[in-house]
Amino acid sequence: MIKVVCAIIENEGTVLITQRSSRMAQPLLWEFPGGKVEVGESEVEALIREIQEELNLLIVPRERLTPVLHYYSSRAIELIPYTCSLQNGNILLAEHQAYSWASLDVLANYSWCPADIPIVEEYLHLKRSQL
Ligand SMILES: Nc1nc2c([nH]c(=O)n2[C@H]2C[C@H](O)[C@@H](COP(=O)(O)OP(=O)(O)OP(=O)(O)O)O2)c(=O)[nH]1
Repeated sequence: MIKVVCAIIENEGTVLITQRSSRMAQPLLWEFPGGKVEVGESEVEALIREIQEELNLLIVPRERLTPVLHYYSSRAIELIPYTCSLQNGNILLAEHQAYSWASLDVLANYSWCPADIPIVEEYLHLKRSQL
C-alpha cells in the first residue's frame, strides 16, 4: 500500500487543483497536488514538502479528511486529503501540465483521478453544510 497525501488548498472560495502531465501515471487527469509519504516523514511533513517542490507554495495543513483506498491496476494507494491554507509563494509548476483555482460549483466537472472522486464529494458536502 502506497501512502499518498494530497492538499486541498483553499483561497477566497476556490481550491487549487492540478492536471497531471502526459508523462505521469494517470496522465492528464486532475488531482489535488501532493505525493508519496517518504520513510521517516509524517503526513503533514510530506504534504508541506511536496507542495513546495511541485508548486513553490508554502501551505499550512488544517483538517485531515477521510482517506481513500484505491486499487489501480499495478498498485494500491491510500490517498489522504488535508484541507490547507496558503501561506505564501507564487505558483511555479515543476511537474504538472496545468493548474486551476476552481470554485465549488465547478469542482465536480473536472476529469479527476478515480481515487479523488470520493474526496471531491466529501469536500463539497462539508463546504455546503457550512454555508
Ligand atoms: N499527488 C496525488 N496523487 C494522486 C492523486 N490521486 C491519485 O490517484 N494519485 C496517484 C497518482 C500516483 O500513482 C500516486 C501519487 O504519486 P506521485 O504524485 O508521487 O506520482 P508519480 O508520478 O511520482 O508516481 P510514479 O509514477 O513515480 O510512481 O497517487 C492526488 O489527488 N494527488
